[in-house]
Amino acid sequence: MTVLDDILAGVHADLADRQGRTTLDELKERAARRPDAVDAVERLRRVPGDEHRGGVKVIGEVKRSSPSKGALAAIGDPAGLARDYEAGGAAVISVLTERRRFGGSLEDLDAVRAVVDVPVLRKDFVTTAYQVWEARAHGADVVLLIVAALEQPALVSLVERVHSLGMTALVEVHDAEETARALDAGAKVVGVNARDLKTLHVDRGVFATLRPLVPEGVVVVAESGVRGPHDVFDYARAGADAVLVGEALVTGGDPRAAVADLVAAGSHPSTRAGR
Ligand SMILES: O=P(O)(O)OC[C@@H](O)[C@@H](O)c1c[nH]c2ccccc12
Repeated sequence: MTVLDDILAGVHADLADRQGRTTLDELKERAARRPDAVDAVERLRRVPGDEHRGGVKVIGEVKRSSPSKGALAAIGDPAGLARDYEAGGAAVISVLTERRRFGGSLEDLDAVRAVVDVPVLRKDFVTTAYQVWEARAHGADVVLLIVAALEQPALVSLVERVHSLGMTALVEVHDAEETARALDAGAKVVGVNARDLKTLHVDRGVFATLRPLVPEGVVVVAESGVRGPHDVFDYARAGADAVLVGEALVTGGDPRAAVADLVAAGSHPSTRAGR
């Protein structure tokens, strides 16, 4: 059994509990009362040469724990952290909602949604339409879909579901085959995870290998393992539109300044040749 299988088993047990408490119809009613989702694709796209949109975008993640490192940060005030990310220049805020391994919750998503204007990403192990509706009901604009966790027909139908609700799917891949599957499924935003979810091993070089497989027009996010500005700089030069950063931001001292430093690194003129 891989780490991913183990995580999915826990996610499905928790999901069954929530499905026992809240019906799909109730979620749909809550979703209908939400303001429309914001189009995150254009917020994440890097437009080289454009004074305002030329830099690599930063997605700041609210992350309490991880399967690889255990507890990372207490995060007593997820909304305050998200506000700091936004003030530092984050284009999107990611909120982990997986409980058992990442210490997250839909309450965290609610708290963040209530205080930020930028698009919010629900980061979880989404394998059912119910979870997509949950994301929308809690105000998410973006939903993570992990190719390694899904058979192709399920991936295709979940991408469609996310898009039909006005949200954006961030479709996560770790190898060439998964990248082809993400594109076949209609992904407009592909996330290259440096961490292999089956082993938790991090390899930042995966991004440069997979980047050329993604056609122009599709936004590419580099996920995981960003330790600081130099990694953003490297990903920028390798052609990333955006980076997704959790651990380095929750364990550093000043999240607002930390995000601002990453944004600055990703806007450096020498990174413009990347695309
Ligand atoms: O904390 P890091 O190394 O900056 O990584 C953030 C993010 O990429 C990571 O949390 C992540 C990427 N894909 C995931 C899928 C599920 C849960 C978590 C993740």
